[in-house]
Amino acid sequence: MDKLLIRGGHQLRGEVRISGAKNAALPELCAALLTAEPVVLTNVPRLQDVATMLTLIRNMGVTIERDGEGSVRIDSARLSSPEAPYELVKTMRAAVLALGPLLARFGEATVSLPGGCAIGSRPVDQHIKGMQAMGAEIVVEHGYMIAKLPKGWTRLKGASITTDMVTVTGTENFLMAASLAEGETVLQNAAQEPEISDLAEMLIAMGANIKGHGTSRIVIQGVEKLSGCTHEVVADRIEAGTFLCAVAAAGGDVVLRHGRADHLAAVIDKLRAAGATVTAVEGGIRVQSQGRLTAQSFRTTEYPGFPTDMQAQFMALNAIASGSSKVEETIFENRFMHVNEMTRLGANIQVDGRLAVIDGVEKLSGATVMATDLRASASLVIAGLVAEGETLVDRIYHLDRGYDQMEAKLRAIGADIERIR
Ligand SMILES: CC(=O)N[C@H]1[C@@H](OP(=O)(O)OP(=O)(O)OC[C@H]2O[C@@H](n3ccc(=O)[nH]c3=O)[C@H](O)[C@@H]2O)O[C@H](CO)[C@@H](O)[C@@H]1O
Ligand SMILES: C=C(OP(=O)(O)O)C(=O)O
Repeated sequence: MDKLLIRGGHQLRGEVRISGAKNAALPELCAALLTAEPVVLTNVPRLQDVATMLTLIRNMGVTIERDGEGSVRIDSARLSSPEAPYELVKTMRAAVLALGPLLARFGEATVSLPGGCAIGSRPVDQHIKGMQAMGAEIVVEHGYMIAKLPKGWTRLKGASITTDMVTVTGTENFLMAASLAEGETVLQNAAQEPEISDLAEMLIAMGANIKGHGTSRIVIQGVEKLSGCTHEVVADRIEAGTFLCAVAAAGGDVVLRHGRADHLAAVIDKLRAAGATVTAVEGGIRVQSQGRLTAQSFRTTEYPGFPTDMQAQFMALNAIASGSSKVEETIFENRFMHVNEMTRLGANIQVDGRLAVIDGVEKLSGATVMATDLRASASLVIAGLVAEGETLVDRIYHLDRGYDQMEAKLRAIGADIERIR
């Protein structure tokens, strides 16, 4: 199992190119299943979840061509097996995004239930309820959602869907399914993340009729057929946010090429309040940081609030900042798995339910720590960059799920970090 060895204490200087967003590329690969015409996605990040998604759709009978430059051509004209098996879904929950497109285009889908994961129970009841509202018949048997259209139906029917909570992949599944449904679908309480808007723009380029994406009310007029398109995956705001926190914590001056400051307002506000200088520059974001920062309290919420996917990374920064801070996690019930590992590095953090209280310490000291989930891994890398001595981050397959060459990018800006195989 690969590990990362980090020798802390180096400032970060130079430029990093931010990759396409994992959380946009995954639904967009599934959106390519909505048409028999070829779809070309550009700026697709090279990371494990994308590889898993490509395996998933290839196993369905889809032809994939990758050019090594971030471009992927997907041809699902001969898709023969509308199934997402447990073996793949268990390693990548986003496989549930196949449900909407398969049902909409083929009238049937068999998709494994994802089950819980390290950060929480993460049910998919809202996905099921939404598809049922559009007429799908769904039974859950042997760990699978087996979905089909009622007898005599050729398409899903538009519906009014109000989810009990804001769900990102739920909204994406409904957007894709509704694009090919008969009539109008109205999504209330829809997620507003930039990845939703990016998916909607792709669907519109395929011929879908969507209005209101980027707001909590999205209206979709279904069309009979979608066509192929070429679409560039939006920049990964969480990768950019991770590098912002890394530079702010370690000190230095870095430009994040392709980074979108407009997608990171909540994180950037906190970084500025902490004492870092963050500026939107032509084609990217510049971050400068010197000396000890001031700890910042925050609470995770849906976009445009502070993202849960940035909570662990900002906590690493708070751990060595001056003062104490409170971090409340409102999205996932178990997303503090990094705390015990940071404590091994010398951080002073107390957790009570969904609240963590962090007393900033002057320094962390390197140790062996274990990654427990994707963003926890990133937070331990940031902690390792500022810790004295050597930090060994174990189980980085979690990190590889969602970051495109993180250690190479960090090394290029001056970090002392290497992968141990
Ligand atoms: C591939 C992808 O885009 N993943 C992101 C997506 O995950 P994902 O789409 O899985 O997360 P959701 O937005 O659906 O989850 C939000 C909350 O709703 C709950 N819920 C959700 C659906 C459902 O049917 N029932 C239910 O109870 C979840 O357990 C969670 O507590 O949004 C999360 C919240 O921003 C991010 O952390 C993930 O990085
Ligand atoms: C939780 C995340 O991803 P996923 O929904 O794929 O588990 C994440 O990207 O931080």
